[in-house]
Formats: sequence, C-alpha cells, structure tokens
Amino acid sequence: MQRQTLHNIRNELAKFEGGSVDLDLDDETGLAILTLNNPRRMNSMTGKMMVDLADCVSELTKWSHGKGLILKGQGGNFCTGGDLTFVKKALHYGGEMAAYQHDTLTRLLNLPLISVALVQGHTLGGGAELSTACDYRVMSSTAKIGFVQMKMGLTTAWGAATRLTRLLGRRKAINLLCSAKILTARSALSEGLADYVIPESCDDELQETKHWLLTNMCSLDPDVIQSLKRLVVRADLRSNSSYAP
Ligand SMILES: CCCC(=O)SCCNC(=O)CCNC(=O)[C@H](O)C(C)(C)COP(=O)(O)OP(=O)(O)OC[C@H]1O[C@@H](n2cnc3c(N)ncnc32)[C@H](O)[C@@H]1OP(=O)(O)O
Repeated sequence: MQRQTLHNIRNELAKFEGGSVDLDLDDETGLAILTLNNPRRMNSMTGKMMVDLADCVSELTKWSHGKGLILKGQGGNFCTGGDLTFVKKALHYGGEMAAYQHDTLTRLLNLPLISVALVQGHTLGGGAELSTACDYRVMSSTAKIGFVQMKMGLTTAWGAATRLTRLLGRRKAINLLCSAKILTARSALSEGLADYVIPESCDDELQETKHWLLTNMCSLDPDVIQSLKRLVVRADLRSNSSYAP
C-alpha cells in the first residue's frame, strides 16, 4: 500500500483516542518491551493505539542494539481485539483500518529482532491476531486465546489467517478460525500455537519470558541475531509471495 494512503489512514485513526502503546528499550540486555496499555478495556485497541504501535515498530527497525522484543498487555490481559466502542464508530472505515494494521503487523513480524508475545489473561479476536505477529508465544498457565471474530460475523482483518496457516498448516488454521474456540494455555501448546507455558508457581511472568528469550535465542551478539533473523525473513518471503489478510 502507498505510503501516502497509509498516512491518510493514520490521520483518521489518530482521531479515535484512548490508551497507548509504550516502548521501552534496554540497550544492556538488548530486549525491548512493547506494552499495550488500555487496561480498563482489557487492552483492546483504539485508533490511537494502532498509530502508536505503527510508530513503535518504526522505532524498533532503527534499534541497532536490539536482539529481542516482548509484546505484552498491561494489567494481566494481553488484548481483547479492537476496542468495540471505537470499532462501532469506525465501521465505515473497516477496510482502511485492516490495511493499516496489516502493514504494521507485517513490519512487526519481519523486524530483525526475535519477538515473543507474552499471552496473559484474555487474548481474543484481534488480540489473538496480534499474538501471531510475533515469532513465538509464551503463555501464562491461566491465559486463554481464541480467534472469536466469526461469532461477530467478522473474518480476521489483521492478517492472522495467513500467519496462522503458515504457523499451523491449513487444517488447524481452518479449525481454530471457523470454530472460534477458546484454547487454554495447555491446549494452545499441544496445537503448536504456544511455544512455552509459564509454570503456575512463577511470580514474575515478564522476568520469566525475558529469561526464556535470552537463554534460548538471544545469547549471541545483536549483529549476529539481527543478520540471522533477516535471513529467515528473506527465506520466508521468497517462499511465500505476500501476507494477505
Ligand atoms: C476489529 C478486530 C476484530 C475484533 O477484535 S472484534 C473484538 C473481539 N473481542 C471480543 O469480542 C471480546 C469482548 N469482551 C468480552 O467478551 C469480555 O469482556 C471478556 C473478555 C470475556 C471478559 O469478560 P469479564 O471478565 O466478564 O469482564 P468484562 O466483560 O466486564 O470486561 C471488563 C471491561 O473491559 C471492557 N472490554 C473488554 N473487551 C473489550 C473490547 N474488545 N472493547 C471494548 N471494551 C472491552 C468491558 O466492556 C468492560 O468494561 P466496563 O467495565 O463495562 O466499562
């Protein structure tokens, strides 16, 4: 999509205020924390949050010290999708909103950083879609995740049908999308949607996720990690021509 068109959509989305998306970069560990911050509405996304997320992703592309990224929600839930008060007001703008999110989430997935969604509490609809824009999903033992859009008569609009099919294959993707079932962390792990379930006894899930990422995949130099991730992205893009919604 043309930059000018995205710029115009951005100006419209920015009018729908509420919440924020906050970025914290730690040069020492090489880990960035990206926080969806609208806890009163379970971190569901307003137009302004979509714009914030796009800006954070742009900032992350320039972070030379970076190795990994953790995407999380504030206050115990990951994200329950679009903020329904905003979505109802912006229904006429659904196509543009989808195109904007699609561009941002493709850029997020293709960042030269190893990304993990820390899935806690409720992760529904667009929230489940967001989690698939990370390389990995670490889940709290009590978290639940579901692509529930079809219950509202909607399809996935933020690119998850494509990403889920790549992750799990056609049969599982169709099953999750068309049943709208909500998976526990254990079921998500056995389906291959989650990569690690944090033990119930853990009292600091963010710290545990940082440890999981640093010890498993981010122990090397940032230059090496960024180069390897770029190679994987290039290989992926070569074998699949586009990320459609
Ligand atoms: C545009 C992309 C496609 C989409 O993402 S469509 C949206 C898909 N998401 C959903 O359908 C989730 C809607 N929410 C729910 O079903 C329930 O809130 C949920 C997550 C099961 C939690 O239930 P409970 O534990 O009983 O809590 P609750 O309902 O009282 O929620 C607490 C407060 O959070 C609010 N909330 C949760 N999800 C929201 C959303 N997506 N948009 C706007 N507000 C949302 C909810 O309205 C409530 O606020 P309040 O206390 O009534 O002011």
